Amino acid sequence: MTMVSPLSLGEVLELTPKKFGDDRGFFSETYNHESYSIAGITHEFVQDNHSHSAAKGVVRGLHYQLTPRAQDKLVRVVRGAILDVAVDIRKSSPTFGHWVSLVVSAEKWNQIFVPKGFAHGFVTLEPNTEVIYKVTALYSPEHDRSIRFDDPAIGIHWPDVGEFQLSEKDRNAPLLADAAVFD
Ligand SMILES: Cc1cn([C@H]2C[C@H](O)[C@@H](COP(=O)(O)OP(=O)(O)O[C@H]3O[C@@H](C)C(=O)[C@@H](O)[C@H]3O)O2)c(=O)[nH]c1=O
Repeated sequence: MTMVSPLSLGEVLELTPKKFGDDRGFFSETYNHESYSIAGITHEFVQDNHSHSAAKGVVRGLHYQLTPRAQDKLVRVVRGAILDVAVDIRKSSPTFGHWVSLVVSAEKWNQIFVPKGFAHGFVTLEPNTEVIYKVTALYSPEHDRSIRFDDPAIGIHWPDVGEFQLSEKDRNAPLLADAAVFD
């Protein structure tokens, strides 16, 4: 059975699937529609993504897609480790602009569920980190948005990983105050 615990922003969840080790290696159900539904994740996932980041200190984010292509995300790491971050960007939320972070790693074999209405990003804590995640809406470049990972108004405590490496798009992302967000 997958263990589930809400993080300090309660809609964001940590899940830890059971791992069955034996002489050959291990087996693990990393998603099961029935047990995840019982845990509160009843969402229908329609796309699986896989990213590789060669270096420690690669930042991807903060990303989200706008309605009607907003995505819930179920994120895990199969090699290496990340500090994963979710920021509440729902204007009407009492926790608008608040963030939560969690180390997600191949070693911990944990997952983070980031619902719609949150911007998502991570920094790699090890070289050659591979992140796999399921999403509930298809990629749509027209709805795809980015917010500055180091927006002082959000104030995320990024770890000391040396120099951050970002895409051009993420370097030029707007601040939260200038971004289109959720109602
Ligand atoms: C996200 C995405 C990108 N792409 C393409 C567009 C582009 O040419 C290339 C790289 O895209 P990006 O630079 O946006 O990739 P990346 O910076 O890894 O974007 C991802 O970051 C994490 C934090 C998330 O939460 C994801 O939802 C996604 O936004 O891949 C797709 O074809 N499908 C997709 O679903």
